[in-house]
Amino acid sequence: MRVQGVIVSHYGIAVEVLFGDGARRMVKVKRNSGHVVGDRVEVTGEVLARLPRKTELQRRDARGGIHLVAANLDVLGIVVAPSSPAGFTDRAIVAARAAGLEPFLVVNKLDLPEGEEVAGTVVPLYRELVLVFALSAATGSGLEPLREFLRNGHRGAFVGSTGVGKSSLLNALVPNLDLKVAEVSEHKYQGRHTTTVSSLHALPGGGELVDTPGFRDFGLVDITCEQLAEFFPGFEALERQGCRFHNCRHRSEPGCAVSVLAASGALNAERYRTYLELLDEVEAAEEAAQRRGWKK
Ligand SMILES: Nc1nc2c(ncn2[C@@H]2O[C@H](COP(=O)(O)OP(=O)(O)OP(=O)(O)O)[C@@H](O)[C@H]2O)c(=O)[nH]1
Ligand SMILES: [Zn+2]
Repeated sequence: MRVQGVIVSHYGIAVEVLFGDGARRMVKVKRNSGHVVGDRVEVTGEVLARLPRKTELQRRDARGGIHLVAANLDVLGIVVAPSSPAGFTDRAIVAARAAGLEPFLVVNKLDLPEGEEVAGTVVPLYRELVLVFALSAATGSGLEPLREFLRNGHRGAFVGSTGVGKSSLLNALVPNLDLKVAEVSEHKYQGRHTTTVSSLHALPGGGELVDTPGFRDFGLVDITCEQLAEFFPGFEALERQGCRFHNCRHRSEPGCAVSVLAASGALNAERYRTYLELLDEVEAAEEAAQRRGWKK
């Protein structure tokens, strides 16, 4: 008999499938079988057939390898805190949009004075572009609007640099989760090999969150310069005002509307710098892909 379900946990050599009637079962898979949490599957005995994906969320590791993080998410929460590196949010917004996910921003650690300071600069910069939630995972203040948003049937994950509070946030949102936080999590990367487990958790009242150990950053995977300009936060309106050349890359081309705005200060200078960095990266990746193509 064939039954449809969703992969809710991945243990490397087995996955846990949740079926429509609420039943759960472990099914063996080959290592690197390509299944990820969020995949819809059709189970026949011990055989898994994966159904087509709506979205794929990928990350790039330190060596440049690409890994699938989760399938069929529709939103991505970008978590920032006082320690967040410059440019992180803009890069994450582009990556989320390119993958077909709606990005939203979580400004965490609002209970700290430095947290409030970060919120003071970040919130005005993003609130017209994406949904922004300023909160404290530690005290729980400001969590309700985020719960309310997720409750509307969204399935998401959090990304953020180390220490911004992704695990703390999941613990605050998912009852009985008990993810390890901070000091303890350091040990995961020392000594013996531990299998990383990602899981999909249903939230009380609606919505789902995936916890994705090690998901801190992504390289921009396979996007074009045109997509970069289309998805880059703050360029949405600028693009329509029109540059002289339709294929303008908004670097220093004559008649570029974006570089004029950047020079006048109407476009945030740090954000424009981030765009130029990403543009260099995307161009380098395109050239590398082209060279590989010629060799074939
Ligand atoms: N003051 C304050 N501290 C917080 C808050 N959220 C998390 N922290 C602390 O920040 C530190 C890092 O939190 P984690 O939840 O482990 O951060 P993470 O993003 O999961 O970190 P990695 O696992 O390294 O990627 C811990 O000491 C937390 O207790 C908050 O809202 N306020
Ligand atoms: Zn331009």
